[in-house]
Amino acid sequence: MSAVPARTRIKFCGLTRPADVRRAVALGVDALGFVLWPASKRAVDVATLAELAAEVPAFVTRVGLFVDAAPELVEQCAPHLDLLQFHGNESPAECERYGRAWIKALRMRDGLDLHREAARYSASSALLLDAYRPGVPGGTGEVFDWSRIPATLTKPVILAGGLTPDNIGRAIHQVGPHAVDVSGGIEAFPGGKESAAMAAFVREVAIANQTRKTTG
Ligand SMILES: O=C(O)c1ccccc1N[C@@H]1O[C@H](COP(=O)(O)O)[C@@H](O)[C@H]1O
Repeated sequence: MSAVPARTRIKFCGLTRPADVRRAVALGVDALGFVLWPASKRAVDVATLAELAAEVPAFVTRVGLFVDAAPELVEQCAPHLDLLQFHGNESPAECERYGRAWIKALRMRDGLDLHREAARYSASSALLLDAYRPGVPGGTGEVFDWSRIPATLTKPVILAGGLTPDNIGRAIHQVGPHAVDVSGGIEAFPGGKESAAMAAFVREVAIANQTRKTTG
């Protein structure tokens, strides 16, 4: 990353309940993610997405997570979303075809060249970096080696993968990402967030934001 951002932003992902959405908004979370991949334990359908999205006020970003989705599904969901998150093997052209802002999730398999991927997905708003487990597109709850993220990467980085209230401070100090994305680390059960864990995560990010050096 060219400069450390003034503050690392927060995305909570895998929300399925209106009460969790309201709680996240009240805590000041920047972005809320909804999983539109039907095989996920956190999946929501279009009707539920509409219900959850209606709880989100202006200036909080509604993110739809897709895994190699049929274009018809993305089109159906798009009116309820501000940002598309592509978490499968979508090509740059497939990400761009909707004319909407989008981010690309990259799973950190061995040998992945992030500079090359950043050039390939140059039209993305950011790259989301997640742990790699063969056969699983994401949401593994696993951490990857953060030292693999080059400091010279010019795309904004959203750090994901196994983040929790316990490790998020270290992650922000080490990586200085544009944003962090958490799902399993604040859950009571898949799709159900735990109120105290949500608050603890937000608190730890605020502490890290105050205590780290910024250059930007
Ligand atoms: O959450 C899911 O079920 C999921 C399914 C398919 C792709 C991505 C998924 N989740 C995303 O994975 C990262 C990391 O999650 P975690 O914090 O390690 O549980 C995050 O962006 C989730 O939203």
